Amino acid sequence: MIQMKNVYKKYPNGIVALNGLNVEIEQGEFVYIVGPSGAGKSTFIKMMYREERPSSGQMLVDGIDIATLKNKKVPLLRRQMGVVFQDFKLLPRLNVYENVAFALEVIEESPAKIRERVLNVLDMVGLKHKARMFPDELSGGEQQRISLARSIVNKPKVVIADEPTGNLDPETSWEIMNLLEQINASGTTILMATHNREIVNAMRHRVIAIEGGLIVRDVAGGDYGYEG
Ligand SMILES: Nc1ncnc2c1ncn2[C@@H]1O[C@H](COP(=O)(O)OP(=O)(O)OP(=O)(O)O)[C@@H](O)[C@H]1O
Repeated sequence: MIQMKNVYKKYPNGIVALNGLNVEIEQGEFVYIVGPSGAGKSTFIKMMYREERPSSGQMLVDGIDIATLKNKKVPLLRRQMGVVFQDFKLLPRLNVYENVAFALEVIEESPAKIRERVLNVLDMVGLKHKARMFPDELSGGEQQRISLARSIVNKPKVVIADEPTGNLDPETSWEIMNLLEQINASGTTILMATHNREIVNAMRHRVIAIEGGLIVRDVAGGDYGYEG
């Protein structure tokens, strides 16, 4: 599903964020990306959805070549993935229902089908009853659940999450993790950058550790591996 060969990323300011990454991730895997601040985790994640491009090397996401992908084809790539951020990034002027429906890029579906799909994912995250509320009327955990609903409404093959629990208290973080597990159980690949040691150590999955732009550890069912 994801293949990286000697992926190198140098930002215009000269900083080398990734220094020759080699990795393969299969469909259906759950992968944590860990590492100290500035290691290159976000850069790695951003390249998945072509927010950034590799400076050199080869990178395929579901057969799509990220380095050579034309800008006009980027929406096509993003339609195949759900992206979740630390700060939720919901649209403040749209209500919960509209935030999720907005992400649903279906042209051929009937309005009734679209409605069914949106209500389905809202039900899955337990917030169908808040469909008419606006993001600023919701708690952080609820906003992240909406953002998860939005990320899966298109039935993507992969969900990419950059510190999805970074702004949440421990209890709410576990709720979000349980939802991610549920999404993964249905066959969706999950890629999650995190600093959350408790979660990584408790919900065991493949751990890829990045330091100084290099993969320094890649273990199935591994632990977080850092202190503090
Ligand atoms: N847009 C950018 N322009 C220039 N340098 C950048 C840019 N984004 C990141 N960097 C640099 O690239 C390196 C890797 O940053 P990145 O954000 O990928 O790290 P990270 O592991 O996600 O860190 P954190 O855990 O703090 O979020 C850092 O040295 C950072 O300063």
